[in-house]
Amino acid sequence: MLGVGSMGGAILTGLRAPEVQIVRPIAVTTKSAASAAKFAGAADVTAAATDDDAAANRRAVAGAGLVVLGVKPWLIVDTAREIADALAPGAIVVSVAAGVSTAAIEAVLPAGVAVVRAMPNTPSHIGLGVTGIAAGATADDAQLELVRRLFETVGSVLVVPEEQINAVGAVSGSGPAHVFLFVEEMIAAAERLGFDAAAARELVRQTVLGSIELMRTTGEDPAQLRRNVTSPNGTTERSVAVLQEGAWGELFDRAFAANIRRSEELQGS
Ligand SMILES: NC(=O)C1=CN([C@@H]2O[C@H](COP(=O)(O)OP(=O)(O)OC[C@H]3O[C@@H](n4cnc5c(N)ncnc54)[C@H](OP(=O)(O)O)[C@@H]3O)[C@@H](O)[C@H]2O)C=CC1
Ligand SMILES: O=C(O)[C@@H]1CCC=N1
Repeated sequence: MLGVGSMGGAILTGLRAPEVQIVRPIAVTTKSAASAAKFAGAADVTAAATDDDAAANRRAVAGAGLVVLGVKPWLIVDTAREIADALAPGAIVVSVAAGVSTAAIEAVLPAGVAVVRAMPNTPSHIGLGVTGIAAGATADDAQLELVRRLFETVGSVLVVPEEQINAVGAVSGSGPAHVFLFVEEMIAAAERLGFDAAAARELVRQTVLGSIELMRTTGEDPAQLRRNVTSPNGTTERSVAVLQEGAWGELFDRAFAANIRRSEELQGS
């Protein structure tokens, strides 16, 4: 795994779970020695920093069957180019970067290396991620299946055509940020009603956690769960009506469109 920050690190945490059966140790690289030092003494991970060793990425991928590129989008193609001739024949290179096409990565890698694009999210950290994966031109079904199994160790997986991966990024890749923004705004509004910070946080956090757990355990449609709270001519009806005046549908359409546009810009950069 080249780059184990917020996203790569979340996947790595999931992979390090004792019940996950993989060949260990997992070779990881970071830029700084400080980030690599976090793995000092680990039996299941070997870490090296490119600041210390310019060949760290090339060494990490030597002999690897599966290489995950977890660096920022603008570093992906250069990193792929850097490791190109150190990759084992038949290696699978998985990029989790927003916006970077499999074709752009394939263009700098030798023939015989398969490329898969993945769009995970940070709940992978606790095994509750969701990842969209899309095969590049040369990845066959068995290779895509292996990548599916990799991401299934940290959550659920959806195979999509590559044209849809930017949309996966908007919906679920960035999704946790949208959910956390909603929670932040609800806490701030509770504070404006007069609750102190601790009380506002407890009321909102427990409401959000409880609601999500209710959705998970009952398997009910969220619209039905909403109706269960909304007594006819009661209080919820009034607050829901005000929220709906905010045209959330159109707001989400615009937010997702802006997200996808940024993926497209990253593609061009
Ligand atoms: N954050 C998210 O929720 C999601 C992110 N992504 C994608 O994941 C990728 C990484 O994003 P994110 O994790 O947020 O970024 P971070 O900045 O948190 O992590 C980047 C990682 O890359 C390392 N790094 C930087 N340069 C190199 C290099 N040349 N060789 C090896 N490692 C290097 C950094 O090391 P150091 O710590 O030393 O700087 C760090 O470990 C992006 O492409 C993004 O589009 C996809 C889905 C969701
Ligand atoms: O914000 C970003 O660009 C990355 C991709 C999806 C989530 N985080």
